[in-house]
Amino acid sequence: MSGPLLVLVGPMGVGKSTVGRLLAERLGVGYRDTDDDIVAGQGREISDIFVEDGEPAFRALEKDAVQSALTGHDGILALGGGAILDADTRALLAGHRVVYLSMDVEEAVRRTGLNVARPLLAVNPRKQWRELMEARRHLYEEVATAVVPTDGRTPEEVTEAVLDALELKEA
Ligand SMILES: Nc1ncnc2c1ncn2[C@@H]1O[C@H](COP(=O)(O)OP(=O)(O)O)[C@@H](O)[C@H]1O
Ligand SMILES: O=C(O)C1=C[C@@H](OP(=O)(O)O)[C@@H](O)[C@H](O)C1
Ligand SMILES: [Mg+2]
Repeated sequence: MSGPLLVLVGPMGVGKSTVGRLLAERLGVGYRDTDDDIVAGQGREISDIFVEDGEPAFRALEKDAVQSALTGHDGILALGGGAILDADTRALLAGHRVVYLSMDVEEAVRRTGLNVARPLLAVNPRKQWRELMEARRHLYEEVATAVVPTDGRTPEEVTEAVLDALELKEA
């Protein structure tokens, strides 16, 4: 398989970036995160891009960032939570090893709380979480080759579960 060893998808706050870094360390491979690529390329935080340019502009940048990372990176790749909203991006993910890190709404609210720099959860997080997951759950499931629940698990335990699920050996 060409491209990343593994792509992580799932809702914001589920631990894609945290677990992605741990997986990269454990496997002795590189780590890349499309949100970081966008921030570096734009010289602005994600929340500023949302406020200044709007979500559609962010999604266009994200689509390009995912496309480059899928061809230009061979380690662990974490996507932003909304990357799978784009049908072209979902098509590009076909043929890759994609792990959906999942959590229920209560765990999501506990983790992200009210103190979020995440523009999509600025008001009434629990209601927004429900709606967001209703809209996205089937898309995460569509692109995933494996699902790893994270509820009640530490990032280290999630990392182990991903390695077990994929039967990946450490370097
Ligand atoms: N398994 C976990 N249990 C509890 N907190 C977690 C877990 N994984 C990540 N976190 C915390 O949740 C927040 C979001 O994690 P992050 O890795 O940025 O998620 P994502 O990239 O999916 O948005 C961070 O503060 C992180 O420390
Ligand atoms: O779910 C989303 O739409 C988003 C998730 C964020 O990434 P994380 O999932 O890494 O938090 C970031 O890309 C942006 O705030 C939008
Ligand atoms: Mg992240």
